[in-house]
Amino acid sequence: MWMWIILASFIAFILILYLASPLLSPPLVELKDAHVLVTGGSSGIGKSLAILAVKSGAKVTIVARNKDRLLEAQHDISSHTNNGNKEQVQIVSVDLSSDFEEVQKSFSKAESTFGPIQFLINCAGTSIPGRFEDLPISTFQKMLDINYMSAVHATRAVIKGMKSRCEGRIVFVSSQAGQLGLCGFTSYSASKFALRGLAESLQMEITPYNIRLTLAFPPDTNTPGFEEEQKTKPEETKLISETSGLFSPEKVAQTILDDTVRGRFFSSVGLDGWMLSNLTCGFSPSTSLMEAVQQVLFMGSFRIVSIFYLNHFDKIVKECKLRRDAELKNR
Ligand SMILES: NC(=O)C1=CN([C@@H]2O[C@H](COP(=O)(O)OP(=O)(O)OC[C@H]3O[C@@H](n4cnc5c(N)ncnc54)[C@H](OP(=O)(O)O)[C@@H]3O)[C@@H](O)[C@H]2O)C=CC1
Ligand SMILES: CCCCCCCCCCCCCCCC(=O)[C@@H](N)CO
Repeated sequence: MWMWIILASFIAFILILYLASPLLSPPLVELKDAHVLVTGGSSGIGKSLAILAVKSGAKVTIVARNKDRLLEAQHDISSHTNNGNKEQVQIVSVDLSSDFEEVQKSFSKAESTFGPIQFLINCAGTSIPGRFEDLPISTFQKMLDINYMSAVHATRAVIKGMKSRCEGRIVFVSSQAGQLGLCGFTSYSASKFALRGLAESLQMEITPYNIRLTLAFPPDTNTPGFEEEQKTKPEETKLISETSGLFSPEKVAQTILDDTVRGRFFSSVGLDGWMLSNLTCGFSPSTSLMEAVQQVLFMGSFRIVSIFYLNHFDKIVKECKLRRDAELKNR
């Protein structure tokens, strides 16, 4: 009898939390007529994000370096606008990783046509996998410049405006490799972990200004960038990252955009993504009561799960090493 009462109270408690959660979460924001700037919007996840944003009626600026790919993407994205409005998408060609002044100038130009940037989605990035000793030293700098400094530059270019208007949403696209380190990603993972330090610190600074950050941790996603990275990925890196599956850019983009509109700090995709976000939540801001309860309930048990995963990953790395050794011997 008591068992049933305890169980029923527990279920009622979770239900109340679930129902109360939206009341305690940040308010939803409208994409319709907003100016959304997507870095890396000419390809992959960024392009899918841009398509979803125009479908919701937003004015979208896509930013990347290669002009031809930008023009092609502008054409594709425009075809998804609700009223066939070709004026809803503009392109900006700039290298985000190097010169802040250039970035600032190009963003001002984008704002002069579409109005103040209300959503900044930092998606430009790339991955160069390889074993630590095989990667040129310059790669470590390059990863930080492209994956981390690009986000710093773009965010600096919009933050003053957002603060003065007391509105805005900023997204950093990290990766599951920004939640755990895995072999073959020494330079890439470090640049994606860096985004988390930036996001947590900045969120605390800008919460009083009603600006929300979303930090997204996608798994492997089927994009041109992913195809490129597969060409040089060590065998063990492939085997380990395959664990959490391969997702479509549309699915990943939809999740990121939903979480952004809801003002969620963490954005993850899939079951492994959900487990990882609970396990690695650390001192990150909690953006819904339900999320906080899940973290408290599951963190400990997911740590046990992660120890089994780690053991499995170590085995993969060891087997690949033994295979390589044997191949060398037979030569
Ligand atoms: N695909 C995946 O498996 C996963 C990807 N991610 C992350 O998601 C993001 C997007 O990945 P994905 O869609 O695969 O990438 P893609 O390679 O398909 O697209 C990358 C985009 O970023 C732009 N870009 C790259 N460098 C710069 C730069 N210096 N300045 C301006 N624009 C730049 C590219 O255009 P251009 O080259 O013309 O400049 C392109 O538009 C990346 O940050 C990636 O790390 C995270 C987890 C998984
Ligand atoms: C509770 C424990 C759960 C553990 C689950 C562990 C799953 C680990 C998988 C790591 C996948 C890394 C993908 C990186 C994708 C990426 O960023 C590149 N493809 C970029 O191009």
